[in-house]
Amino acid sequence: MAKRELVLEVKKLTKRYGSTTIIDNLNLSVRAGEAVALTGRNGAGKSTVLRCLIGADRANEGTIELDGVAVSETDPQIRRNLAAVIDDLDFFPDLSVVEHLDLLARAHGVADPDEVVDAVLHEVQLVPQSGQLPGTLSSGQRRRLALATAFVRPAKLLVLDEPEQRLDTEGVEWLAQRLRADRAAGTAIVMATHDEMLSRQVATRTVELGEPRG
Ligand SMILES: Nc1ncnc2c1ncn2[C@@H]1O[C@H](COP(=O)(O)OP(=O)(O)OP(=O)(O)O)[C@@H](O)[C@H]1O
Repeated sequence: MAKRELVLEVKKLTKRYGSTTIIDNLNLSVRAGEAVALTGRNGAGKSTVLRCLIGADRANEGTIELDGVAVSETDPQIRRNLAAVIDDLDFFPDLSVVEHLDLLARAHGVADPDEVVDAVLHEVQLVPQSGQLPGTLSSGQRRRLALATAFVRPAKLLVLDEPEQRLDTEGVEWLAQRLRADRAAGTAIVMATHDEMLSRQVATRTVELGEPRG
């Protein structure tokens, strides 16, 4: 069988803070339909890698390409292909739950935004909260909204930082199912996680990051 399309290619990624080397020469290739779980202790550098992958942080050395294009936060092609959930603080305070999702679906050219938004709202179980502002959501509901922003639009690569955070047990089970379905549909996934069940159920590969040196 032909190999699936290469979505993400990281070559010799090195990241230092001062004299401490957090990431040393990391190589990572992720094809369509593959999911990589980044694991390792607190401070091992998982979020640092993810921030570099989405262009929010700059590596000291190495290259990162998404679909053959160097990653940059401002490149429209990169933003079209990449959906990321790094934290759940990035909401407009005066837009409701449904307005956030609607805006994103339309901005990304989803053909039937009303239908897609409705389906995602049901999936993340935020239908009763759809008219609420982000500031009035519980912390788990805010996490669900953050995840919904990534699921309401198409993406070749999903980058998730500890997506299981603050979800209840049933929420983590739903998340595993959803990510498996996205993977089966050809999405490439890179996620940092401390949840063994989630990596076991979703990841096709695990990359354990080691101790920072310096
Ligand atoms: N802006 C910064 N300046 C200096 N050091 C930093 C900076 N950002 C991160 N670090 C350090 O880099 C290391 C890696 O941090 P990172 O957040 O990537 O770890 P992590 O593996 O995601 O950890 P956790 O499991 O706790 O989320 C830590 O020691 C952290 O203190």
